[in-house]
Amino acid sequence: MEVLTASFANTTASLPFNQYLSDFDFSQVSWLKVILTTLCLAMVYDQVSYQLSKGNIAGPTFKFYPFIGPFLESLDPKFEIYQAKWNSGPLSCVSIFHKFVVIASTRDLARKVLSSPKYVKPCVVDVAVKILRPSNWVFLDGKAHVDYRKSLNGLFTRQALEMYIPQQEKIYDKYLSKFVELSKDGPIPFFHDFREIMCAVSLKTFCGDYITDDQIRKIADDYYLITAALELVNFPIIIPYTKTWYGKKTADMVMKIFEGCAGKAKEHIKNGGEAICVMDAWVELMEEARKNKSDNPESKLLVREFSNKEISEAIFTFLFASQDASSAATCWLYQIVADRPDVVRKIHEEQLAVRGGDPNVPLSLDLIEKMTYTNMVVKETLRYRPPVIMVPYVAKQKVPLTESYSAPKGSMVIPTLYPALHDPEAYENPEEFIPERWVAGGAAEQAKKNWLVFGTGPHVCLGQQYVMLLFTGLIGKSVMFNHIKHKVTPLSEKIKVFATIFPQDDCILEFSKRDDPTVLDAVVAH
Ligand code: HEM
Repeated sequence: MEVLTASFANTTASLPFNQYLSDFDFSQVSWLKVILTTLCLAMVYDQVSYQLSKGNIAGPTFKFYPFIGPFLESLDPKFEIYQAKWNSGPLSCVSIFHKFVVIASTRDLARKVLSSPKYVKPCVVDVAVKILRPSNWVFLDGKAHVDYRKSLNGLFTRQALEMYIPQQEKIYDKYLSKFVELSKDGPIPFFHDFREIMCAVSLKTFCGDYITDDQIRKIADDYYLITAALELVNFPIIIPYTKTWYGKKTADMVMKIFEGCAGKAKEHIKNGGEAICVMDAWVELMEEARKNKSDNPESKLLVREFSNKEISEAIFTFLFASQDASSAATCWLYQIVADRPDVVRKIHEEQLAVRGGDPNVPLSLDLIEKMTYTNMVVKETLRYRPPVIMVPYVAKQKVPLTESYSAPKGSMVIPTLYPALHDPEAYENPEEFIPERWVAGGAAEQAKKNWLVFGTGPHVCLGQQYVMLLFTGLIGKSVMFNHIKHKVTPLSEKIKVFATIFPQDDCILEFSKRDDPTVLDAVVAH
C-alpha cells in the first residue's frame, strides 16, 4: 500500500502519465497489496454509504460484519429479532450486502409506505420475475397496475364469491375426513396437511371441475418447490437441478395446467354453461363486456379479452399470494380454537343455530354471513397472529418518510403490519385472544386504520373477503363435526418465520368425528 500511495504522490504532479507508467516499477506491487487496498477502500465506501443512508434513524452504528451485514441472521430469521427491530424506533435500518433496508414500524408510517405508489413499488426477489414470468401482471406498476386490477375486481365481488362456495365445501368435507383418518392413532403435526388443504381449496375455487384430482394432488405435493425457490436468499440465476430450477419447472407445470383449464372455461361458458369457479367468472366478465360493447359501440370496454396464457399467469399469482398466508392462518386458527373450549362451544352453538339445528344444511353466502361469532374468531385470529408481518417494497425514488428522513432511491422499504395489530391503543390487552372485541361498533372495529392484515393502498389484498368467508365456513364445519385436540408443547406459542408465521411445533392436532354433531360439549367452568 505504501508503495502505491508513495509512488503516486511523488510522481503524478511532475511527470506526464505515459512516462509515469513506463517509469513505474510494477515489480514492487504485489497483487496481495492491490487486493487489500481495494478491499479497504470498498470497506470504507460500504461504511460511509451506510452512514449516509442511515441518517438519524435507529440501526447499528456501523456495519458490524463488513459488506454482508446481518446476512447470516437473515438466513434463519427469528421473530424476536424482528420484534426488537420494530421496538428500536418508528424507522430503523439494516444493510445486507449492498442492499439498504428501511423498516417502518408504526401504523402511520406503514400506511404511508403502502399508500405511496409514486415513491415505492412491491419488491420481489430477482428470481421471482423468472418464475412468475416477466409478462405477469403483478410486475405492473402505477396506472397499468390499477387498470389491470379493475378487470380482476369482478372475480371477488359478493356475487362471484357466492358461486365458489359449493366447490370449496366439497374440499372441506374431503379433507376433514382425511384429518380424522390421519390422526386416528393420536396427535400429529398438521403443518403440511394444512398447506395441502389450502392448495386444494384454492385450485378448486380457481379452476372448478376443469382441474382433475390428480392434478390437484400433483400441485399440492410440489408447491413447496416454488416456495423454496422464492426464499429471500437464493441464487438469482436458474442453474439446472438447483432449488430455483425445480421451482421454475413446477411453476411452468402449474401454469400449463391452468392454461388448459382456461381454454375449457371459455368453451363451457360459450356453450351456455353455468359459472362455478374463478375462471368461469372471468370468462363471463369478458363475454358481458364484449356484448355491452357490441350493443353500444360508444361504451368503454370494461374488461378486455385475456388469452389463456394471461389467465393462467394471473391465476398463478392468486395461488402464490394465497398459499403461504392461508396455510399460516389455518395453523393458528385450529390451534387457537382447539386450546379454548369456551370458544369451541360458542362456535358450535352458532353453527347449529344458523342452520336451524340441522348440521347438514350446506354452506352458502347467506349462511356464512349469519355466523357472527365464528367470523369474530377468524378476525381475532388474523389480528392476534397476522400471517403476513411485513411487506417488502422498493424505493423508485427518494421516499420522504418523516420531516427529517427520506429513504434513499433503490433501498428496500418494509412496512410492518404486526405492531399496528398489537397496538394497545386500538386493541385493549393486545396479547390476549378476545373474539368479542370485534362486536359491531366496538373499539376494535372502529380502529380501521390499524387493520393492516391485508395491507392497504393500491396493492391491498384482492382476496380479503374471500379469506374471511373461507375460514368462517371451514372452522365452523370443523368444530361442528369434529372434536379437535391440540397437543400443547413449549413451542406451540413460539413463532417460526417461514415467509409467513407458524407455531414452531408445526401445530400438533388430533381430529375425531363427533358422534352427534347436534350435541354441544359440556359448559366449561372458568
Ligand atoms: C390469510 C390469508 C391472506 C392474507 C393474510 C393476505 C395478505 C396480503 C397482503 C398483506 C398483501 C399485500 C398488500 C399490500 O401490499 O398492501 C396481499 C396481496 C395480495 N393478495 Fe393476499 N392475503 C391472503 C390471501 C389471499 C388470497 C386467498 C388471495 C387470492 C385468492 C390473495 C390475493 C392477493 C393478491 C393478488 C395480492 C396482490 C395485489 C396487488 O399487488 O395488487 N390473497 N395479501
